[in-house]
Amino acid sequence: MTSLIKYLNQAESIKVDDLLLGPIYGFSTDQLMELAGLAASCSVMKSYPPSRLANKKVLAICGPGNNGGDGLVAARHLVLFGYQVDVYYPKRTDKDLYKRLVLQAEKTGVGFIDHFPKETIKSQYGLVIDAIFGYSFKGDIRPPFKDIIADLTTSQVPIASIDIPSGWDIEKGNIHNTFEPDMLVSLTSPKLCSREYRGKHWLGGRFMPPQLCQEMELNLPTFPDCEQVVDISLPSSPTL
Ligand SMILES: NC(=O)C1=CN([C@@H]2O[C@H](COP(=O)(O)OP(=O)(O)OC[C@H]3O[C@@H](n4cnc5c(N)ncnc54)[C@H](O)[C@@H]3O)[C@@H](O)[C@H]2O)[C@@H](O)CC1
Ligand SMILES: [K+]
Repeated sequence: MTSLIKYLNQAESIKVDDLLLGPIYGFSTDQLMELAGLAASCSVMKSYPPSRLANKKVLAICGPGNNGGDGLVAARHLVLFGYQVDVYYPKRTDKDLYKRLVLQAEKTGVGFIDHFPKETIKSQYGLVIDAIFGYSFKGDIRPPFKDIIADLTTSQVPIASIDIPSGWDIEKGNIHNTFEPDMLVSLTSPKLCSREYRGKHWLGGRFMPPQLCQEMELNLPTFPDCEQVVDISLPSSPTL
């Protein structure tokens, strides 16, 4: 019953993760990020199996925070699923977690590129994974991501966004008139900006403790058998 799912505002999104990471539920960031990235890669596999990409590669664009970390994890799993994957990660942090994610990705066969492939994006890549910003995004888009998001908006390459479409206000949606992704994988619970989202919409995060779901009144749908993602697209959404 997807109509009952709660769409979270920014403060609620932060609260869910704070609770998961706190003493009551005891998860670590590494764990949550691994599960988030795995769910993202599973949703890509369902909507864009390798055979659909006609020998083109996947480009994951990773931002400076945890959404970018999800992208690094997803890139690694996608290589293991049979894709060729490049990562563009222009604003790296010094934190050990991220350095390990980059190392793990490199050792798994993910390629890292050092410039945005503006001229060749359409000929080289069959899908872009948008792991630029998640629920902590606020205000106007700052460089270098302002130009990157503008270029993606005109690129005509299919885009799969992780958690929120980057550039969108978490609550108000696409207020800067940037790209609308073809696919979105929301994590733990969808955010308010995706309430009327018309593309293919997956929900990932099959690890939520029932007590937390109850406390936050999330009304999450049931995940089929052992799947990492469940389809929460609106009835009128395209089949991807
Ligand atoms: N709920 C879950 O299952 C999990 C969620 N995670 C991910 O973590 C995300 C949240 O991560 P974070 O809180 O690190 O934040 P984000 O990844 O949303 O982004 C924060 C970064 O973006 C920058 N930023 C914010 N607004 C900007 C603007 N207007 N222009 C340019 N840069 C801007 C900040 O300076 C900061 O470096 C979620 O959306 C989700 O993708 C996971 O990694 C962990 C598990
Ligand atoms: K994103």
